[in-house]
Amino acid sequence: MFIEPSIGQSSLKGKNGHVEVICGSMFSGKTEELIRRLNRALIARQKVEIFKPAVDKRYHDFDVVSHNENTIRSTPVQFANDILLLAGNCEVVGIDEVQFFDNQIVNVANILAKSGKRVIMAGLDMDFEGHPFEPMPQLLAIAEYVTKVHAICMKCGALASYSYRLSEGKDKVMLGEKDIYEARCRRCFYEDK
Ligand SMILES: Nc1ncnc2c1ncn2[C@@H]1O[C@H](COP(=O)(O)OP(=O)(O)O)[C@@H](O)[C@H]1O
Ligand SMILES: Cc1cn([C@H]2C[C@H](O)[C@@H](COP(=O)(O)O)O2)c(=O)[nH]c1=O
Ligand SMILES: [Zn+2]
Repeated sequence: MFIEPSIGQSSLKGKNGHVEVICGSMFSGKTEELIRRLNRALIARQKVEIFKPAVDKRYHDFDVVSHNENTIRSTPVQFANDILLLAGNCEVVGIDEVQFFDNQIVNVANILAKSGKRVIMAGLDMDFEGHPFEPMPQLLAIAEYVTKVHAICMKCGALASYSYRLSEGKDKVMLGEKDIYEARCRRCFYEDK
């Protein structure tokens, strides 16, 4: 269980800016964990702003929605820099599907954290080919706190870190659910590649 570094420490308000990254494969619980942390910040009466890339409208235009239908309100934005304009004077910034942002998101996360905000981002660390999903490697490097979560392999029941694409498409960005992807462990991922 991740222990929040800045809950209940009002004396640190604006002084404890930092970056948290939650990463893993599809279905590993990234969005659930993001929503859990954001809800706890809201319970602590902190001012929270939540963003997602405008491209991700699988479940809902505005909400961040997990695969098991936990939801939290968000603002869809097209470019990483839009977050700087919209974050205002909040204390906590949440960002889901962060792998879909341009590389400027690294700079944005650093600026927000430097200004005293807690920045919590969730995203896929690898694409369907098992390659690092830019800009996640850079975000993982600048984060103070990294949490890697795991799904369950749909072939063998082991822990899964890979997102196996069931369809033929080779585009890096292909939105989808269980119809197109399944979580797999390393062995089962490479067995069928
Ligand atoms: N193969 C799987 N392994 C684990 N959880 C799964 C799997 N398939 C579906 N789920 C569901 O997905 C939920 C996690 O959803 P979510 O937080 O949206 O994941 P992510 O954001 O990492 O894709 C789990 O609580 C579970 O209900
Ligand atoms: C592996 C992979 C995934 N995607 C897409 C598929 C989904 O729409 C999202 C990931 O959502 P989740 O909350 O992590 O389940 O990304 C993609 O476009 N390209 C890929 O290689
Ligand atoms: Zn497996």
